[in-house]
Amino acid sequence: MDKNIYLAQFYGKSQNYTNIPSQWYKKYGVKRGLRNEDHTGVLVGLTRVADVVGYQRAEDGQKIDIDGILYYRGIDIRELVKNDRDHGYLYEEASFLLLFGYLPTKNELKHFCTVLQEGYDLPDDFLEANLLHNPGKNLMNKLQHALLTLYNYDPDPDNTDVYQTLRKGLNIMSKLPSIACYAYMSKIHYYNRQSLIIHYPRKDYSTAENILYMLRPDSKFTAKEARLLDVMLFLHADHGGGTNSTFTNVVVASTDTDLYSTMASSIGALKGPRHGGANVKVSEMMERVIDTIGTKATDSQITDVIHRILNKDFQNHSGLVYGFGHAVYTLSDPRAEILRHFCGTVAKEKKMEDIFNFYRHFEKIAVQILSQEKGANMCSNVDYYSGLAYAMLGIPRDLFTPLFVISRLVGWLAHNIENKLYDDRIVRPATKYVGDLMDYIPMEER
Ligand SMILES: CC(=O)SCCNC(=O)CCNC(=O)[C@H](O)C(C)(C)COP(=O)(O)OP(=O)(O)OC[C@H]1O[C@@H](n2cnc3c(N)ncnc32)[C@H](O)[C@@H]1OP(=O)(O)O
Ligand SMILES: O=C([O-])CC(=O)C(=O)O
Repeated sequence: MDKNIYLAQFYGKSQNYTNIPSQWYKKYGVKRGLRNEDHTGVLVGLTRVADVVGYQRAEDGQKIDIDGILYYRGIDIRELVKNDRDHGYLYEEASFLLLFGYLPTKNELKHFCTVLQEGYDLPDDFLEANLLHNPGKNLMNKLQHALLTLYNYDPDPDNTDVYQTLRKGLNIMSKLPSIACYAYMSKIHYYNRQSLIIHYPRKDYSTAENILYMLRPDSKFTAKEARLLDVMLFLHADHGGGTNSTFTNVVVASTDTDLYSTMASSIGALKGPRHGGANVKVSEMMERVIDTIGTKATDSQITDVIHRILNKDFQNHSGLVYGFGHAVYTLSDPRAEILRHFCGTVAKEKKMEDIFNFYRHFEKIAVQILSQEKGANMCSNVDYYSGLAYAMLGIPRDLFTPLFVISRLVGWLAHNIENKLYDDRIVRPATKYVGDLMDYIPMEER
């Protein structure tokens, strides 16, 4: 008999012993998902790295929804993008700001970029031994694997001293773009039988320029393309201490484990489709929607397809309209606003206006329907337009979430360091035992 049948039987029977009725969570005052009754997050820390604002409190404590604002070290990200004078290192500048708490001078930024650029080279046999000989079918898992392997190349890998954490973290940030690009090349070479192309990163290039340089067979890109990718990396760099992958980082690091294990845990969290992995899901969902109703679809066709998604009758049956909703933002996610603007500008050049206009149309209707159906303001989030922006840059879907990792690594690092410096307690909340006490029954009497 198939052994799985036994397993299914044990599993079925277990429901009599393991069930926890949903009303008990309320009864015992459990904050599910670390959320308060009004869905806002439970306070679990203090930070000066970033602030994510989606609502205000009235004098009587009532939650008032507002347009979203994201601050990096107290500076509105819109100000940072607006004042970026096309120097091409916005992501590096924001990384400096997030890590050190102040805006770098020209000279400081130059030295900081030199530190990153000096770390671009991978250890001698790393590419051959770990990436080419060992292709991975999911690049997020491959990034975790590669990071855990970098541990072996560090002469003092378990040192979690704050300054060493900073140095190791910057070294990982330097190397991750080439690791991700090569992992992709290795994957398509092995699984898709495509030619293997390896371009070594250039030390005079920014993170964004190098990614385009390494990914494109002819290594060519325009300044406008590099700027768009630089902005993308900038927009994903941090999102406060409450976001799942950053909280994961802090939880894991609080055990004093090594930085490689900690970062690998955050990558695992970010991969999830309710979190960073949503950028892939949006792209798949929108492709399927466009295949089904076309870019010239009417309001009622879009409304119909959104209801099908909500009713789990379309695509992956999760019931989620990916790219919408957020734990903090209500009326708008400022990153989505910025990305919409950039996508609109680039769409014409890339002859993708039809698709961009469809995204706009779908977005307006999805926001209306979701807000009505769920009884709360819901907006498009950063993941809604990010895949479209990457597609405009010719970046493959496999790399959408890895690019999020490349960017967010600095946020994880900044919070990791902040927590080591000022909080430094093992994270250890409590759960209440709600099962019965049982007598042990000897085997022959069961
Ligand atoms: C970088 C990032 O991580 S951005 C987020 C990327 N994730 C996505 O785009 C996935 C789709 N969105 C979601 O799953 C959610 O909106 C999240 C995970 C982002 C936020 O979740 P929460 O804050 O827990 O949502 P919240 O509790 O306010 O949701 C209220 C209700 O709306 C539903 N809901 C929320 N978002 C969506 C959505 N996009 N589609 C359908 N239903 C949704 C929830 O399932 C919940 O339904 P219920 O009351 O029937 O259980
Ligand atoms: O804040 C969140 O919960 C998710 C998010 O947008 C991010 O991590 O960028």
